[in-house]
Amino acid sequence: MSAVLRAQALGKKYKQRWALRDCDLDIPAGRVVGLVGPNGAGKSTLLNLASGLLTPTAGTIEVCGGRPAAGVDQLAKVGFVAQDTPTYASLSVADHLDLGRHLNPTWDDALARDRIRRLGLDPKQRAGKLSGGQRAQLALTLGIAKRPQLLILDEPVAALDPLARREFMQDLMEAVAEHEMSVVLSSHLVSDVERACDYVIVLVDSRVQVTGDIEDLVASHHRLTGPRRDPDTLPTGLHILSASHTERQTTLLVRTDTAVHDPGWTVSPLGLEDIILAHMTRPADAVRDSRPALEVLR
Ligand SMILES: Nc1ncnc2c1ncn2[C@@H]1O[C@H](COP(=O)(O)OP(=O)(O)OP(=O)(O)O)[C@@H](O)[C@H]1O
Repeated sequence: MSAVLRAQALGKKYKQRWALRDCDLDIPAGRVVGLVGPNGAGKSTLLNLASGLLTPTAGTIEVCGGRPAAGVDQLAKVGFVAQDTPTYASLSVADHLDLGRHLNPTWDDALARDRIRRLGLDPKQRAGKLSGGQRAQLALTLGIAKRPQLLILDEPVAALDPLARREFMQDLMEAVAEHEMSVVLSSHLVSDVERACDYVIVLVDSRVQVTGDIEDLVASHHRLTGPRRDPDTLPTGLHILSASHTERQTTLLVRTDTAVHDPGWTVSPLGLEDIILAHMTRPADAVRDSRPALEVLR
């Protein structure tokens, strides 16, 4: 399947500081991709590069087969909802839909109006008078009704209460299923990523720590516990993300593409949250020295 987002040695520098560097990605179409990482990791920078709001300092990025924002056709392929869910404060909800219809050649007016009705938003209400969560829903409606090939959402649920967050993610998944759309969304909430996404990118300190199919990541990461072993007698062939020891016991979080047969270890599965946290806390040096981007091999 063709890539919906492809980056090669992509980097963005603000003055002397790299916000994103050495970023290689090849994301297949049709995925819902969760982009996670701590504050300041470079998530918005990557999403702004993908939407064409920023231009790279180094490397290249391609979305839906073209350079981001390069012309009308390319703009129509990508929907972008920025972190602060921008809307026009003095325009009404209905004005936003009219604007969407005029600006987007593939606009789905029935979808937009139906969604606004279901959300209970008053079409006459000005966006400036909506709550933060309602504004986020309006912005998502505009993004979905554009019927893009790729919808990019920068922390879309940050302003929503837990129930609205769940509904929002549910709506998003329905839209993906109905309209064959790819989605890249950033979030601090691993539970939302776990529920809605099938692919993940973990960014830490301006670098991609790990990327791949969530199913593959879960299948290839394990917790091993066994009698205490010295660090230099740890098994070879495993990629050790972390090792902790008590007087009697050693616990390893590992990634491996093959089964662990050593009867000295008790092997237990790791959830996505544990995997993400293990990669987030890996020292940056370990990432640079590891094999390419730790991409999960299929
Ligand atoms: N316009 C800018 N000028 C200078 N530095 C910037 C600018 N935008 C971002 N940065 C810096 O680039 C780095 C990455 O920022 P970015 O906003 O991409 O992170 P993020 O992962 O989206 O963070 P958060 O989760 O807090 O939204 C940070 O160190 C930030 O201070």
